[in-house]
Amino acid sequence: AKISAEDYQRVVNEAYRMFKDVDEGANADYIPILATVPSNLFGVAIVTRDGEVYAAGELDYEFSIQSVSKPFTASLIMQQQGPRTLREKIGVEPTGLPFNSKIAVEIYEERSVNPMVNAGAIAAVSLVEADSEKERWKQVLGNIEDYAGRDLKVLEDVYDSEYETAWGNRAIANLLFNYGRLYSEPEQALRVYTRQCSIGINTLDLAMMGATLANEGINPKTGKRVLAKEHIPELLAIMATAGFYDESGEWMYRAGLPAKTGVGGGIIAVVPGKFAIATFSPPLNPAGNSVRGLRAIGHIAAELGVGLYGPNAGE
Ligand SMILES: NC(=O)CC[C@H](N)C(=O)O
Repeated sequence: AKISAEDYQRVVNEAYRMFKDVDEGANADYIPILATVPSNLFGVAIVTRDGEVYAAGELDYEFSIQSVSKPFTASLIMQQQGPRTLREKIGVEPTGLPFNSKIAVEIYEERSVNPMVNAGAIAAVSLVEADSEKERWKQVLGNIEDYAGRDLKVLEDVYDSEYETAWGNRAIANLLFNYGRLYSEPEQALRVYTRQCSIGINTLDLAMMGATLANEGINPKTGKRVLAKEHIPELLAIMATAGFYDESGEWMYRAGLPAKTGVGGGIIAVVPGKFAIATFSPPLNPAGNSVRGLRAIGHIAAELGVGLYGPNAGE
């Protein structure tokens, strides 16, 4: 049955009300500035493939997109070079290991493993077809702006805070380069990747980005095609298997939807062909996934019965 406007708004309000006072988890602090974002902020939004918006809570606050950017740069690689190149030059296998794992780079033959974790995402940035760092960045930003349907800016204080402390990601970039699995100069890839993660977005932007995937690659607000329809299934498959890192199995069990999280507190989940759900709430669980966000989306998916394999329990 078609989901009514009343149903959408009801579940969004409900999810906001049910989880806003949950106080488990903690802001990421390995990027020092993320610890200073107010932990109580909580936004929930649905955007349908027709661009209808249903939302509750904090919708305007701009936070750093972090790893929620990863599927979108993977999309850029698919669009430029096709899904086969993405599979061959990065990989599509979930690691079962934390998002910043260096061990994964050592133990798996693909090295970069998949574009939803740091290694694969840094490799994706290095694969963007560009002759200069400036051009590489322009394409990465432009693509994410196309998904959001508006101009975006880097949160420079987030960029500085992360780049100054990016020793782990620098190690990953250098390891990949060592194994011939990074396709640009490593420090350049690291900088562009870190800038990508520092892009400021709000809850509604995230929902619009997800809705573009739900709408088979066309942004519902601008009407612009961002990704060819035929690449959507592969992109959503990577999100389903690795979007929650080493908690992706737990997540699919809970909600049954392709999704992507970030340590800034954002999450996007996609109901293919229908709508996207986005949340923002900074406190994370130990896997780096937003506690209120994952509960809210689990609840909404269960209430609307939209899990890909049939209605999930949501918990
Ligand atoms: N999981 C995340 O959101 C990680 C992104 C962050 N920029 C990092 O590289 O550590």
